[in-house]
Amino acid sequence: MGSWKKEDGNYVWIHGPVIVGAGPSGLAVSACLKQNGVPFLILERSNCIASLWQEKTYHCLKLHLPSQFCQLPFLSFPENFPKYPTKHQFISYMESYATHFSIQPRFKQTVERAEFDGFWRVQTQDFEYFSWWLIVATGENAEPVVPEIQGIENFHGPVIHSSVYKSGSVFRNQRVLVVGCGNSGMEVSLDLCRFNATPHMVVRNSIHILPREVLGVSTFAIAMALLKWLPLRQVDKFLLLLANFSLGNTDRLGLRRPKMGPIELKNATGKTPVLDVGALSQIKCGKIKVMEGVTEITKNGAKFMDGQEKEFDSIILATGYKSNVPNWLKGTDFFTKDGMPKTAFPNGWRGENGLYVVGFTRRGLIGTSWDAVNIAGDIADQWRIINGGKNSCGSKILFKDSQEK
Ligand SMILES: Cc1cc2nc3c(=O)[nH]c(=O)nc-3n(C[C@H](O)[C@H](O)[C@H](O)COP(=O)(O)OP(=O)(O)OC[C@H]3O[C@@H](n4cnc5c(N)ncnc54)[C@H](O)[C@@H]3O)c2cc1C
Ligand SMILES: NC(=O)C1=CN([C@@H]2O[C@H](COP(=O)(O)OP(=O)(O)OC[C@H]3O[C@@H](n4cnc5c(N)ncnc54)[C@H](OP(=O)(O)O)[C@@H]3O)[C@@H](O)[C@H]2O)C=CC1
Ligand SMILES: O=C(O)C(=O)Cc1c[nH]c2ccccc12
Repeated sequence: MGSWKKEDGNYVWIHGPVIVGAGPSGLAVSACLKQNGVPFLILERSNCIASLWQEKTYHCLKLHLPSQFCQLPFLSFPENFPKYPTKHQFISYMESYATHFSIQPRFKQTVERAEFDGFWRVQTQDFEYFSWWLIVATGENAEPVVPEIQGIENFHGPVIHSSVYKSGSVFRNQRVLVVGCGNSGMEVSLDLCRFNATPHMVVRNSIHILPREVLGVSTFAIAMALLKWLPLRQVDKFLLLLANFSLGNTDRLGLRRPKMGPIELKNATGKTPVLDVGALSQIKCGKIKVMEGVTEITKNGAKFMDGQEKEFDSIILATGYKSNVPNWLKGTDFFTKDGMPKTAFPNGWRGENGLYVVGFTRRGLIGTSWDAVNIAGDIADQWRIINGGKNSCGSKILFKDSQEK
């Protein structure tokens, strides 16, 4: 951990970077810093590592990309892990990862504000932390998106976001409206079918659905391999050929494909293609009903764009997530108003004045690993220069009289 010095009860100077967030990105960059001999401090709002995975995901979740795309730097998954580890296996891997690299975040520290003021000032509810470097690792999925839908406050039953959905057991035999058809909407709907519920899934827009595998090979792995040799659009064309071959024409099921190809769309907008793990066959057999956009929620159900009205017992909003960076990071124009780096991949990991960003590439965990290696290398170079010179870490400039805690 970064050793730190205390000026008074509330001010703390950190030797090495301050990392905000102890998810996979915060852990990965920490491990890479450790490998480079750079101390650091992680601030995490929750009371555990990987809180998205531990607290905000459903029981049946599995990684949908194969292991080689989800491992963090310098430590592989255990050999007994399957190709698509369960969320429990992934969490246990991250726990071992933190232990292996002796990563000990400061929990229950919510960063409320961070700003560059000659150095980084990072404010939590308890302390203000100072550092030369700030690493943003709060994730692309920091907060649930809860849309305003007309009349939703009048609905008689429970309305929950997919981030609090655990299992279909609570919804047994119910008529459930699932708003949203990304990977969460599809997998929640599929899980509901296992408990004899009747999911009605709202598909208001176009959507790419791809098989998770074709002839036993991961579609994502195929795409990554082809991207080394072919232009993006040709890879997308090939993926769509595979999808048509394997899934048939999905337009007829109410799942219209966007004009832009799946990987191009993901890179341009962040919209992840659905990797099918069984929902499509439930749609084909009519157990998951595809509905057009909702116009209004009523006391007992919902009205739809095509004029239908249906009764429901519960509503699940599988309406996605957003970054929270604009809420707390001030005085920089490095991020868009949606909290994503303005600088295009692969250069979005480094800002100005010692600002770094890990895990915002829209490329999942493999993107996190690339960022983490780059960031740690860059900071390590500066660390060596600073510590090689007379002015070790610079903390003395600020706090000549401070005491080592
Ligand atoms: C249901 C689901 C399944 C997914 N499956 C996959 C998959 O199979 N493969 C894949 O590659 N990607 C997947 N993803 C994408 C996912 O975002 C990444 O896997 C991964 O969790 C990103 O790691 P991260 O550390 O960047 O963000 P997160 O995991 O979100 O971690 C960010 C951390 O920052 C903390 N934090 C946020 N704000 C503050 C603050 N202000 N102060 C202090 N701490 C803060 C949070 O509490 C959290 O612990 C999935 C996402 C979801 C929602
Ligand atoms: N097994 C796995 O690995 C899983 C991975 N994930 C990942 O987690 C991330 C988040 O996924 P997810 O939670 O599905 O979020 P997404 O952002 O991918 O999907 C949100 C969905 O909600 C829809 N939506 C939003 N607002 C409304 C509204 N007002 N009315 C109707 N529909 C609405 C969107 O439609 P529109 O496109 O029209 O805006 C979209 O279909 C993704 O990267 C995903 O891949 C998620 C689950 C499982
Ligand atoms: O699962 C996710 O959320 C991911 O972001 C993983 C991912 C990154 N790029 C993709 C392209 C197609 C399918 C999944 C992903």
